[in-house]
Amino acid sequence: MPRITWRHRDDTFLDTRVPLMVLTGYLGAGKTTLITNLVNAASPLKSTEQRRLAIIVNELSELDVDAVNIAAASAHSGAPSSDLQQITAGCVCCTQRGGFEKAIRDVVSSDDGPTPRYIVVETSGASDPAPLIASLATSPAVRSLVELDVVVAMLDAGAADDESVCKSVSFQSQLARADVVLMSKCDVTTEEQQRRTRNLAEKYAPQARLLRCDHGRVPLAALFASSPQDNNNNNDDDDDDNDDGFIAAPTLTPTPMMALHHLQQDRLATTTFQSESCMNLALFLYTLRWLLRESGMEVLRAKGFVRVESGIRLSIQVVGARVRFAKHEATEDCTTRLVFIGAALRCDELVGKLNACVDDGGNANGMATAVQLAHCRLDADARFVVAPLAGDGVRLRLSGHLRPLGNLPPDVVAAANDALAERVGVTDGVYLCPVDDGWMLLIPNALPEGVDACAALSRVAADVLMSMMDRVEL
Ligand SMILES: Nc1nc2c(ncn2[C@@H]2O[C@H](COP(=O)(O)OP(=O)(O)OP(=O)(O)O)[C@@H](O)[C@H]2O)c(=O)[nH]1
Repeated sequence: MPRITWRHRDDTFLDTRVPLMVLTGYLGAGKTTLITNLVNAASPLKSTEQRRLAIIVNELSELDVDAVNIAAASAHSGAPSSDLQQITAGCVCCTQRGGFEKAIRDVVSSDDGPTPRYIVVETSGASDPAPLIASLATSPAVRSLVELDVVVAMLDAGAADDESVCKSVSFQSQLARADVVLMSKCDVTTEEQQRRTRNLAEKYAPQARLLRCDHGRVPLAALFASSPQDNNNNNDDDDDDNDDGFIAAPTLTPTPMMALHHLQQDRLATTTFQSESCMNLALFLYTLRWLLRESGMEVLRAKGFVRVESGIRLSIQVVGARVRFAKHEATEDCTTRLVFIGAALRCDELVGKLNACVDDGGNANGMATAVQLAHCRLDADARFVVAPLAGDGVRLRLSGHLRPLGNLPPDVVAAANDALAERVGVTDGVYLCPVDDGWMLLIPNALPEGVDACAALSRVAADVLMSMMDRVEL
């Protein structure tokens, strides 16, 4: 590769520049997951007077979901808040270069503590990192403060299966510039998928070391060209050292690819959704399924948080067709914040559908209204099979994509029934029962006045879905 240049190491010269890792990798490959692990790995040494690790996160959209997750890890590790800089609403390689220089200055010369010993820059998944890498050498302001240590590219082990990802200019450039490629998600891919993705890495990143990375866990020594413990870059064991006391550093020669705007090349767009209100989880799941399977929009990545009930916030990660929910520990900010990145996005339509998922908290008085609402809000979207039960109120069966939840373990059923009984204020009768192709929720007729049966259904459905989160497949 023509990207290696040589820099003489003079041991008598104390280089005060901070070593910096460019962490690249396609949308959803696992960059933020790696960083949260790095932050935690760095935390035991936080007690020394030296700050160790600073993170600069670049996000394409104006909502920085990654920063929220990393900030949570930083707070956990006791890192000062200035250790985390966010550059949102643009990509550092195109529209946000000024933002990058400022972030570097802020991180290196923060009043909040000593200079960090190492900086990690997470580029947005849609970025071509080449211009950023170039600016590390060509921008005098940046060059005087930091020194590129290593370029790490995360690679989803299932990437080879996704034609649009493989064709992406950014994806190819990310690999082409990597010193280390970390293959993530080996736990959820077959050996055959991994073999094909390894071939891809060998094709686009023949220069790089390929390592497996399990949920962001990787031997740190394999990752850093210079150790964050050693600010002098005295890494004598580095494989790239040659006999003359020279160390390898990436060449920063611009390539023709840099001149092109990669986002346009990849036809990527981004849109966001924010709401202070709770979302109806069932409706949200339905909308998500529509978005991923039926809408014709090519969503490559979605991430963020969904507030489903006061105090309950789910984090959601969508990478291609893979959807993952997790309970997000309550933070002060409990809003729904979602970012969607993809091609052929019809943003207004998507936002309209998401707005329709906002739980209006309507309170039904009496079963007639409850049944009516149940029909309107649940049956209409075909997720529930609604059957009126003489004397028993309404019977609902989950259908379609929620059917896999039919096999509910007995403890989930029991907990859901307890929760429903508590919510509707009635303690006898069976409220939730699994059936062969779904499950039913029964609302008894004799509800105390003012109980919103629909809200109760929705809440219990949320409880059940949360218990079964790892099994939700859209
Ligand atoms: N099963 C599995 N999931 C992983 C692994 N690494 C990351 N993930 C999950 O993949 C999803 C995306 O991970 P992120 O770390 O947010 O990916 P990212 O590269 O920062 O994504 P962008 O910011 O969109 O570019 C999350 O749900 C992670 O928990 C892994 O090794 N195995």
